[in-house]
Amino acid sequence: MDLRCFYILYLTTITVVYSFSVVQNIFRRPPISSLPPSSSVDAEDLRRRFKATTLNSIISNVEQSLGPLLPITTTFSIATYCYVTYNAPLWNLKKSLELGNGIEIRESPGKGLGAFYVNSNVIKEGSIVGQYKGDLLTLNELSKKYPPINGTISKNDYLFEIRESSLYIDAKDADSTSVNWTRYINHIEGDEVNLRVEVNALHKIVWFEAIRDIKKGEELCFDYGERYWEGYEGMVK
Ligand SMILES: C[S@@+](CC[C@H](N)C(=O)[O-])C[C@H]1O[C@@H](n2cnc3c(N)ncnc32)[C@H](O)[C@@H]1O
Repeated sequence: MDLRCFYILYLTTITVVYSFSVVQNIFRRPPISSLPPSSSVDAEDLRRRFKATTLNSIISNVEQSLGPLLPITTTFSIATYCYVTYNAPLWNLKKSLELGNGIEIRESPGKGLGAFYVNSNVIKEGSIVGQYKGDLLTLNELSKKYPPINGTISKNDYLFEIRESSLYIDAKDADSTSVNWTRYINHIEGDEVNLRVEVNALHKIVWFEAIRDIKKGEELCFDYGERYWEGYEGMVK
């Protein structure tokens, strides 16, 4: 076997072993279902879990079984590791953001329907309470769905704009399977705000995090921002 063949074989083996170890590490983590029974998932806890496996420990595991790694393999491993560690929380986050137990949809005076937290265990600050779900549309698709009047697309109450990627999450169709309870989260300003919205334009997901502890009976609210209300003049905010 010439040196090139040996090197390719070496690289392939390392890649397979390394990928296996990374995949194993992802699946070895406690399943989301083992988290506390509430509508929320502790974001800090998730982050801690994914930091638990360090690149060094993976590399030294591989080196122990196969000998010292070549620099190029190490660089490749670092790149893969960075990719996996960047994405793993998001893959798992997506899994964890499901319809919240403990959320009740009922009348909120002056605002229509609202989402209220009714469980007795407190939603801790930093917890993820839900994902904003709906049909993901481009501006083109949106204008087909809602034909513009005088050149302007008429807004609907359940449209979330992901500005960074010019996409829209439309949660208007209540009977659509892609829609969930978060469409009932109302707007508020000041001290009563208990959620903040997080947007990941790359992964095209939007979710809500508690900015303080939220107790039983509280309505879940966030500040929609000025842009949402453009065209809604006269509306009580
Ligand atoms: C995403 S929906 C929230 C759920 C809505 N209340 C419902 O009954 O379906 C957004 C709409 O709710 C209403 N809304 C939300 N926050 C409000 C507020 N602070 N004051 C008045 N209306 C509000 C507005 O009609 C707004 O366009």
